[in-house]
Amino acid sequence: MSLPWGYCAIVCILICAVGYAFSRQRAKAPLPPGPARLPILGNALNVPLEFQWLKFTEWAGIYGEIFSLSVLGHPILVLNSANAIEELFEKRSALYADRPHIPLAGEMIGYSSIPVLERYGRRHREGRKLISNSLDHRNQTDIHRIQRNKVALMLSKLVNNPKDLQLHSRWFIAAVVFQLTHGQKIESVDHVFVKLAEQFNKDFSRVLRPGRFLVDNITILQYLPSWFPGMGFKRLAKECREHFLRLCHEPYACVKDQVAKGTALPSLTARLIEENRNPTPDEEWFYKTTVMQFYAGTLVFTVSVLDSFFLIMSLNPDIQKKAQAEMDRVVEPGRLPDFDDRANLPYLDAVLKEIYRWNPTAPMAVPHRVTQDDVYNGFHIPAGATVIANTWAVLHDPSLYPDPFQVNPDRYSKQEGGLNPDPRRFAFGYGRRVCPGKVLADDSIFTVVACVLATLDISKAVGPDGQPIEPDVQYTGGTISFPGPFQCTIKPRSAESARLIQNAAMHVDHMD
Ligand code: HEM
Repeated sequence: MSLPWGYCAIVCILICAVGYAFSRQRAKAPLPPGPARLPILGNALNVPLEFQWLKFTEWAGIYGEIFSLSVLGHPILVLNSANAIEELFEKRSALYADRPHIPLAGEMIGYSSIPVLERYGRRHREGRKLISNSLDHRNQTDIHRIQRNKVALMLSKLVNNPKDLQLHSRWFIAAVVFQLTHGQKIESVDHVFVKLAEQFNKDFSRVLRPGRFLVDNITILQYLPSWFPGMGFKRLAKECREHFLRLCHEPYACVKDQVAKGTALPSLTARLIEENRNPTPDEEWFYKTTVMQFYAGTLVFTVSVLDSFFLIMSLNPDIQKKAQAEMDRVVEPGRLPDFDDRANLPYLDAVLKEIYRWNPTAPMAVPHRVTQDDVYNGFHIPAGATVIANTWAVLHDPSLYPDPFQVNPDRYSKQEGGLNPDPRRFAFGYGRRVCPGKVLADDSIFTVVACVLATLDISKAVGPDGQPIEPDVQYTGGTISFPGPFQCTIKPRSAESARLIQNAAMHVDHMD
């Protein structure tokens, strides 16, 4: 059926009128308010290099849920409420799926070819798909088997050498991930791949500090010769690039060699190599840069959550006892808890939620970039602006989480009226950039937390005078926040628990 011309003309005029009104609104809409700016420098000098989320939360108290900054002419918007984040990053996700251009980390070092910093587009979507497919339900049985085996070994390490607790958390995550991605058995954190991954993580946190490097705002500086004064960042970029390339090439080359010899264990990399025997250089680079994302920048996230768990348990013996009592009701003696038990452990799940919330490991997620002009609550959001979600502010918003600085798993039994939403909704990022490793990370954390609580007691370390030592709760203030070194006492809950741990470690599947 054809529509009458008059009708079409009216519809066109209406669409144009609405479009015109909307563009007028954009043109008229002011930028969100924000702290006073200096000429040229803007807010470059008032944004701290550490714990930026605390300053942002303070500014949110003055300027509201969305405020704007300018650093050397580049607009930055900070979202400080669950509503603003959901409205922009989730409901308008197509507009906010890009990443900002970061000349030092992205181009000079090359991190823009890994999914987390890659610009939004086909290659990025394919990288996410590769990661998500390798972690989906079809592979869950294998992933759970690896996690089960590694946690059994971790428990035994904790009993034999409790002082090296933070080392054991690092070992556990590295062992799960390298087994999955490269079929490599990681015996200790001194393994060359773990060292390369940890070096990458250090470099990553060092170079990804908004405002830290002038070249990120004055891109032309990258073309000046290295001998020019103030070019120290070029040396840093060269060093970081070398580390990055080694991390991309060496684990892949090792598996390629094993596949050729027929000795490779099942892994994501082995599968990619076997399924594409003659890859182009671009395809190989895509495999390397995508697979390395499992450990590059992400090991430290998961380790940080595990460290927070031990710290929180040593500080809150009542919470620990309550979680152990639930565990004892659900898991019969003589076995470790398993993934199937999870649905019957609501208090333990509430403990996990508090661990994610109390000191989130990614307090400002990773910055997004808006690709078109937009309007939110009457404010103009200019195309190209960097948009930061202040996750820390949301997870400490007293209107969502009453008494937010208190660790209180019971808060999740009161979820009516939008109170106490699951912190995992925020801790793993947003929209089209939400963390694709969420289930792998969450399952790894669940299995450690459940098995530790079932078999071990965690308490404050005891000083030479026999008195408990108050742990120093000091989180780091960079892009990724994790607890500084702390001591605690870890002991088997009973002789039977000690036997269970010993048994479990002896019966680990040696394929893994
Ligand atoms: C507790 C552990 C983890 C936490 C808290 C975490 C959190 C995050 C956050 C906040 C982002 C940024 C999301 C955004 O931009 O809005 C992210 C991105 C990402 N995470 Fe995780 N992550 C964890 C573990 C992992 C693991 C184990 C993997 C392994 C596959 C992984 C893979 C990624 C990737 C590939 C991205 C980039 C996504 C993109 O830009 O499209 N993460 N993660």
